[in-house]
Amino acid sequence: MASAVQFEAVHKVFPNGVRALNNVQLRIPPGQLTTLLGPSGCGKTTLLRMVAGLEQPTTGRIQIGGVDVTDMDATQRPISMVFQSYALFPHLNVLDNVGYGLRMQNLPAQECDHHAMAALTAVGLQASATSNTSMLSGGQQQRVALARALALRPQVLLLDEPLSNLDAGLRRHIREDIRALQQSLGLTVVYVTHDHNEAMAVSDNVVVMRDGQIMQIGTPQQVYATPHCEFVAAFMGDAVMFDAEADAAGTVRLGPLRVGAGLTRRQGKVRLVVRPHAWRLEPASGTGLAGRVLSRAFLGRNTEYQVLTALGTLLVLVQGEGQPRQVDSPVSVQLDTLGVSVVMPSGAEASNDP
Ligand SMILES: Nc1ncnc2c1ncn2[C@@H]1O[C@H](COP(=O)(O)OP(=O)(O)OP(=O)(O)O)[C@@H](O)[C@H]1O
Repeated sequence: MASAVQFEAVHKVFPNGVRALNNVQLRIPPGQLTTLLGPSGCGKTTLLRMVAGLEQPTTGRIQIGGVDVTDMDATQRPISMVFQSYALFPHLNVLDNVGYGLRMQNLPAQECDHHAMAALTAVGLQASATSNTSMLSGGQQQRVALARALALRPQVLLLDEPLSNLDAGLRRHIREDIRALQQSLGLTVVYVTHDHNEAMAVSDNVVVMRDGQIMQIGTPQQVYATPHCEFVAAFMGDAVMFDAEADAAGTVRLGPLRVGAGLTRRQGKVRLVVRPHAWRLEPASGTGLAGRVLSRAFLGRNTEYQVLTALGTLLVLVQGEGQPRQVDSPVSVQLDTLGVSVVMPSGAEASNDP
């Protein structure tokens, strides 16, 4: 299937010498939601703005729907972009804001209103068509901005940190609305965020970026459970990394613990990533890793322990209350395969493999 958006060897160096994108190769599939995820300054917005035609690559080519758009003006591209700031017109009512782009295309007024109303209905704001935009809540304004982008029926919808101006409660709500809309309309969406939880919650595909480079592309499950490198492992959630030893069967030895088999195809020294839920606490015994409970915090869905061991202080997440362990009590720590992975050490090259 043709990619909805394709980057071929794209580099961007700004006039001040900042290298914002470094040899980006990227294929964004149609009909799916792809997030660009990474820390501040990694080049996500520059990449998104390049799809929109708001930035030009220094070298490299960009295609949308199989058409080379590298030299195409922003206004000619089959995309719509929703900005963090919404950028609504305060002097226009909701319907006129949504229909604005259509009127700019010189469509007859009746047709503009028809498409604008359909887009407003899609975001659940049909009853607010004649409202003044400045009277709307932040969440409603974001929906109007979304409807305005949808009304143009773009091949690709670009969202730049769409939740950043909303409070925590609304964020989840709008995030779910965006995902439901994307799925029901089969939209191709490229979504920028620096929040790994948000990326995992909404995406079909996650593109993890660092310093202008793509570090890994995969489903949320892949980038979380089988990160390629330490950076991706740490960026996708709490994890502790250890030097460990792998044998020919792919079993990894960490102190007295064994995990695998088949965990890795590497043999010898490896870097082991352990998520907090991979540890298991058992009564003190001869097997496992000996530890002592330093603290316990009940968090509702989970209980978080800090456990002092010969490998250092471990953060252990137990579902629910589990079998409560008292502070200061001795425990035996075991390791499950789920939540454990083997990565390339820091400094090893980035990988674009899906
Ligand atoms: N117009 C510009 N001129 C010079 N440097 C720029 C320009 N725009 C962005 N940069 C730089 O390019 C790098 C990438 O910026 P970009 O905004 O793409 O990152 P980002 O990952 O979207 O970050 P954030 O999450 O903070 O928005 C940064 O170092 C930034 O300072």
